[in-house]
Amino acid sequence: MENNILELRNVTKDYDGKVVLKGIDLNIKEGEFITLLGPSGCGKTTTLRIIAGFEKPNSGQIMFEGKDLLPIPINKRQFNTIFQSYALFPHLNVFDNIAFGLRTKKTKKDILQREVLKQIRQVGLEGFEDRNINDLSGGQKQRVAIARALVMKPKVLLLDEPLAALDVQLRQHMREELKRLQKEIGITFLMVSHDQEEALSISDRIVVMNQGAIQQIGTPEDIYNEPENLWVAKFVGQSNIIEDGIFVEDNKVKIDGKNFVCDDTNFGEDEKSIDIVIRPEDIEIKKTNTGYFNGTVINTVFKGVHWEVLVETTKKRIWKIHTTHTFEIDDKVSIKWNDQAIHVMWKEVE
Ligand SMILES: Nc1ncnc2c1ncn2[C@@H]1O[C@H](COP(=O)(O)OP(=O)(O)OP(=O)(O)O)[C@@H](O)[C@H]1O
Repeated sequence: MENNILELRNVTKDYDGKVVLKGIDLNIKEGEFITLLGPSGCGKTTTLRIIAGFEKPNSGQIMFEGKDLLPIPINKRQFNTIFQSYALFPHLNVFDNIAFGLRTKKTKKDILQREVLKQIRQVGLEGFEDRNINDLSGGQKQRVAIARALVMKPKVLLLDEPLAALDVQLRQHMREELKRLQKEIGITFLMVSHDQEEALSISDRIVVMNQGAIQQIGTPEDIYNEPENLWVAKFVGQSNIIEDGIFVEDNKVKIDGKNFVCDDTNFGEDEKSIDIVIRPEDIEIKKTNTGYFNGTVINTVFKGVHWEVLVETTKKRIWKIHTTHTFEIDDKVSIKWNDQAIHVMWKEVE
């Protein structure tokens, strides 16, 4: 995963004067699974459509394998797109849907047969060759869409919210399938998603976007454990945000009158224009007087794999904590964390 297959340089786009991309700089490596993640309207689909060739940017440059991509027409770009709606042909069966692209390229019959059957096997649709598209489940349609794209041997597969139409269970299963498939065939996948969990579980790297600008690029671990700003911390996962914390000096912050050791440096002494973020799963609930702050459990909600517990401390701060232990409302407890749980970031400037 060394070479950049795609390089976006200061790509901007506006629609009738409304800026939707403010200058996107992004390197996409050969063979990686990269996801554009952000809320609705942040410009992820526009970025994908510009790369695919459905839209033209107002300015900027895109390089594909070191050459200028923008003058190249859609049908000459070595990409395929999978849309949320799959866009399958309802009057054709599974085989003919997958074969469609090869037929338009006048591929020889024996090669076509071999390639289509190979893709059918790869996505696990053996035995469904003659099945009408309308008689398939959502997951099976998804597989046809993937096979139809892969049979054209694209160098980059563009996926626009490919799992959004599936129910929760199937979506989780297809996530694993997509990841497996991508590793197996080794081509670059560029996916658009607004679903944090999906992006975290499937991607080699994530590009977090908001309001037409990139907020952070990193591995799922980077994005989750080391959010670069408060916006990313809030958007990816849940957080306790301490808005009135103080950065005392390098490796020392103050929360509710107490000093704590942290990994962060270079914010300036007695700095107040910072926020401190602590993830709910990084806080431990302990017996009274054995943690940093004593408090009382004021709410508990079962979330499937953990409990979300709210503890109000004697300092009147409410902390959200994820734990696999059970607690009762009014339990007297104490809270604690490791030094690495503290993340300091500059306050957002409006
Ligand atoms: N053809 C168009 N004409 C005018 N405005 C557009 C057009 N396409 C997109 N936009 C606007 O550009 C902004 C970015 O849209 P885009 O589809 O890229 O966002 P997104 O992050 O993919 O969101 P979603 O997840 O809702 O698709 C939105 O405000 C959208 O309304």
